[in-house]
Amino acid sequence: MKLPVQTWFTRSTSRARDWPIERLRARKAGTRVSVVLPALDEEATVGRVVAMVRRLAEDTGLVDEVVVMDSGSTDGTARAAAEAGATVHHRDEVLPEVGSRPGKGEVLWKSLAVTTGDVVVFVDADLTDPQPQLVTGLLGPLLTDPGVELVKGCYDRPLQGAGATSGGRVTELVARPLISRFYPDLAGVVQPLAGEYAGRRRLLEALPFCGGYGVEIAMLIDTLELRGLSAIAQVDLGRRGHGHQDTAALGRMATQITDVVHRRAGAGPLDAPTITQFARDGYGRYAPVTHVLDVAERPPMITVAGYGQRAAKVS
Ligand SMILES: O=c1ccn([C@@H]2O[C@H](COP(=O)(O)OP(=O)(O)O)[C@@H](O)[C@H]2O)c(=O)[nH]1
Ligand SMILES: O=C(O)[C@@H](COP(=O)(O)O)O[C@H]1O[C@H](CO)[C@@H](O)[C@H](O)[C@H]1O
Repeated sequence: MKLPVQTWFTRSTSRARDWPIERLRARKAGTRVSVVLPALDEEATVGRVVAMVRRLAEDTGLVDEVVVMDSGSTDGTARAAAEAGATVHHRDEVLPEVGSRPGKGEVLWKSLAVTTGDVVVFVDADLTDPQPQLVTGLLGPLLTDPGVELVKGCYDRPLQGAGATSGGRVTELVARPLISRFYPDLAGVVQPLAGEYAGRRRLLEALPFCGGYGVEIAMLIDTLELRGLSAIAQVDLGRRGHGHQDTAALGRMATQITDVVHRRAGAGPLDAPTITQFARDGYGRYAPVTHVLDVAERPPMITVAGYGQRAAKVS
């Protein structure tokens, strides 16, 4: 790492245990906190994640609302989330005038239109061992340092069911090499793709949101460009278990990440990225399948008419 990045790393990396609840309560004052879970067919896990956040809210008052953004689930995700105490919004019901697109980035973007927090904490809905320090750790830098606008979680990544091999495969094989090459100022971010992170609304609403799995890497790069490295912090949250996608699905995720970085760096094409993968057909022969991936961007939420009306209603 370059010296300024090393300096940032030392100054801006903390651990969840550095942010005890009492310290955060003393600093929260009037800051509203929303916790948002994007969810696509996560009925097996979403209830436990919501319940953890609800308990934290009730025990400490550190969280003001828990919202699950349903990304088009066909299973019992919405019911499980509501039963556990979340407010559930289906993507089609939020800003219906702009339509709905598939993918994670879309529901994260739309969550800004239905939440009221000054700080928004994003937590994936497929966590297998959700702990409250996920949320309190991410809140730490935001509640104590007005210069921080985005806090990324970082953690160990066991690849569950695969012995000693580590998870974070797209991170290690794609995102980190691309960051080293194109955005070395971000080389100190331990988990650039982490699905657990928190941001100030004033930052989030000023950023475009990429569709699909490009959303996190784009947010990191755009925050760097808009606010500088000093506006980014990270918190060591210990260890994180989550559901794993298969290698082909991660190949498609990696294609989205690659496309976003190349675009941001001015090196990539502007048409939708594609990837050709291979499966065996019914005769045992390889059959190429070409996927066209949607990384189309949504504009900064602050520029969306319906959002302005909502903001006027909330304030
Ligand atoms: O189109 C999608 C794909 C994913 N997700 C959610 O985004 C989070 C992370 O996605 P996923 O679990 O697919 O990624 P993985 O962790 O398996 O790499 C999970 O809460 C998903 O339910 C979503 O809301 N919409
Ligand atoms: O980091 C990665 O390589 C991918 C896939 O992780 P695994 O190899 O399944 O542990 O996970 C990233 O993307 C997911 C979807 O947005 C997030 O849930 C993870 O937090 C993120 O690290």
